[in-house]
Amino acid sequence: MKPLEIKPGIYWVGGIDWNLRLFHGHVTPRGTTYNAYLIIDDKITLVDTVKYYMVNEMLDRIKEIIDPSRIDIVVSNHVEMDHSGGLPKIMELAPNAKVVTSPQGQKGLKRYYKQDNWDFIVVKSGEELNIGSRTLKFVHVPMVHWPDSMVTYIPEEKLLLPNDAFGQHMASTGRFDDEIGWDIVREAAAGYYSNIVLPYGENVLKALDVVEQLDIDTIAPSHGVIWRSYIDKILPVYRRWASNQTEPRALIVYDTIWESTKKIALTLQAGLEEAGVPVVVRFLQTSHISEVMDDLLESKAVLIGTPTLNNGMMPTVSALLTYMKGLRPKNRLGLAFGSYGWGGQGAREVAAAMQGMGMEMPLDTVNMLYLPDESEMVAVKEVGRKMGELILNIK
Ligand SMILES: Cc1cc2nc3c(=O)[nH]c(=O)nc-3n(C[C@H](O)[C@H](O)[C@H](O)COP(=O)(O)O)c2cc1C
Repeated sequence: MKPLEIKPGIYWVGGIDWNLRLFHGHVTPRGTTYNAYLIIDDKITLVDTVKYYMVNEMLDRIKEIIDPSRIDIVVSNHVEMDHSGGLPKIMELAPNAKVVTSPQGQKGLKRYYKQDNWDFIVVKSGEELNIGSRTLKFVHVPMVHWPDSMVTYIPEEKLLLPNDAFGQHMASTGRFDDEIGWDIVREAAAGYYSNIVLPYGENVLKALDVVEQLDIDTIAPSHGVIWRSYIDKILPVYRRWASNQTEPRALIVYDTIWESTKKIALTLQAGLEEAGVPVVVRFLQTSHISEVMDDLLESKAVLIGTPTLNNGMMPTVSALLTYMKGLRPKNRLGLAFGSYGWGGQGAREVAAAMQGMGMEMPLDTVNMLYLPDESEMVAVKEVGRKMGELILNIK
């Protein structure tokens, strides 16, 4: 396994997880990488490690450069096990190495790995550590996306090691953004943002304020490719996502048993499109809830449909709403719709859940008895068209 020298004396020594398809509940069609970085200086420093089953891959790369027992410092920017999973092995091979982490990081690492003999250097936000010809500057970025989250900046190299921020779940042979292309990297970064970082927009904005003051030519995150050519593009996009700025687009998501709800969904789509609004339609039996979040990231409106099943909504819709609630999208327009046979609670429950998330619901819930007839469909299409007009006016 070859390491890759990303700057003179600084190597990517991570692992490539080509076959990962699910990462804590969201789909990863492109797999992922766990990025660790080895810095050769007076104090040999490893920044982050990899998931436990990639440890040997990381060690093979490190061994191409140095004997791992020579590592003096391991920086743990983030406790989560996809970045700390290799720490016990490194500490076994380099028992005198010091673990540099935030106070919350130390707490988390102790809880996960039950190691009392690791020698910690606990750093405050803004603290610096000289490792020879380079300085490591640590900035805490709490809740981007755990309380312990920290970034490491190396001013002499104009290099930011921000851990999960700016990450993308994407396995690739190229390690740099321009080897993949902006559109693909942006899409992968959006998928990562919408499923992991979205709830923490306010903290991301604070972190961006700090990052934008730094002299940076390379951002090397802990997942996916390293940013060197598209930094000027991704920073404003991150700011847009963090501010919940959207495009005048609509997302329709539904489940159905006998296709009445599907018919309503497609009729709403026709109305929205008539108003000039682009629409994505997702069927929850074939689309994963995390793919729905990818679409929601830049969509002004979301329309969610369910039949009534046993006095409530369908479990697929309930799972989506639970997931969406946790990810806390803001500044969205919402509409609930569905079909029912006698009680009709399903669509009403969806409307209540969307309201509970703070969505603006300007139009009445569309709840139709069994299969709507032609005149009812005309009314449904009109609802879609009105929603479209609201989306375009509100932009
Ligand atoms: C297993 C089952 C349970 C149902 N339970 C309810 C119910 O509790 N209340 C209700 O109003 N309709 C209930 N219905 C009727 C459906 O809501 C109705 O058939 C609706 O039109 C289905 O929409 P769809 O065609 O989009 O699947 C139930 C239907 C099925 C198949």
